[in-house]
Amino acid sequence: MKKVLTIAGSDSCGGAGIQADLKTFSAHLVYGMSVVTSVTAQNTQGVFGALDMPRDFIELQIKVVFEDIKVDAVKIGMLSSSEIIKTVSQSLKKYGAINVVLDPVMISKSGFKLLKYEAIETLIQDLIPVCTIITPNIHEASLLADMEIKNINEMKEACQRIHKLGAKNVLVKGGHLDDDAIDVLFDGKEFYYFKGQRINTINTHGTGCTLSSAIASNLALGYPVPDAIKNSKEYIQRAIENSFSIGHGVGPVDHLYAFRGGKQNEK
Ligand SMILES: Nc1ncnc2c1ncn2[C@@H]1O[C@H](COP(=O)(O)OP(=O)(O)OP(=O)(O)O)[C@@H](O)[C@H]1O
Ligand SMILES: Cc1ncc(CO)c(N)n1
Repeated sequence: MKKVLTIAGSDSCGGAGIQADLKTFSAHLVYGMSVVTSVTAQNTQGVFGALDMPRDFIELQIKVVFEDIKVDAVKIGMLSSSEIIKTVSQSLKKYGAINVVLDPVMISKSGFKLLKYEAIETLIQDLIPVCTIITPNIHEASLLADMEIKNINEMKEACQRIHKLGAKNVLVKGGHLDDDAIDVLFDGKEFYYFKGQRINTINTHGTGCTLSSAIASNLALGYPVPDAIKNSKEYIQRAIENSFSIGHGVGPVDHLYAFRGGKQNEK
């Protein structure tokens, strides 16, 4: 069985972060492992606090996993500070991690800062070069590329700029634009377009975490980058189609029915 590691924050309500990642791995029939970087107190209405793990303990978690187990892919999510980013990038280099998917999580849907702004430069310098693919949303891409993004042409321009920063593959996600949910991939040579059908729901908690974990799963399973994204885009589409309400705010996407294409009967 392929083994996939997430290095990310915990979401207490289970819709995003480590919890979404592990659910996505299971749905893809790969074995999920986790290194916790931060514990958030979070529900469908927002993020109410975050407590970072000490950096030497993050380092220890990564070390014991890599020293014992062959890791087929890594998904990186919330890393809140420059120190944590450096710890993770040094460890990934040390253990020769392959198929590394970086979701450069910066702000939660509810507006809570999950990354300190001054750490963006460290993310660019230290982490981007270690990764196979980076998957920014529109807001994250505009900070990394230092430009406004309002349409597909500007998404393409941002892909090129982020590629110049040293990212091998760049997927700018269009979930936050108004029209069809199109994501654009640039691999340094060609652009690829992944079109989704926009679903009119508020229950989109964890879409970014889910997509990046699906990409990591597909890379572990041996799919080349464009195919891994195509499969993952189909997965997130079904996961949003089957998303549901669990509390008073933004509900999670579905992982139980999405992979096999079924429908959820009881919400
Ligand atoms: N309403 C929607 N309908 C269909 N697809 C969507 C919708 N919202 C987002 N997506 C898709 O979900 C994936 C994740 O994109 P999104 O832009 O929401 O990520 P994100 O902002 O990083 O997520 P998060 O807020 O969880 O960090 C992309 O493939 C995007 O196109
Ligand atoms: C822990 C965590 N990681 C990522 C996200 C995505 O925004 C979130 N809400 N919480």
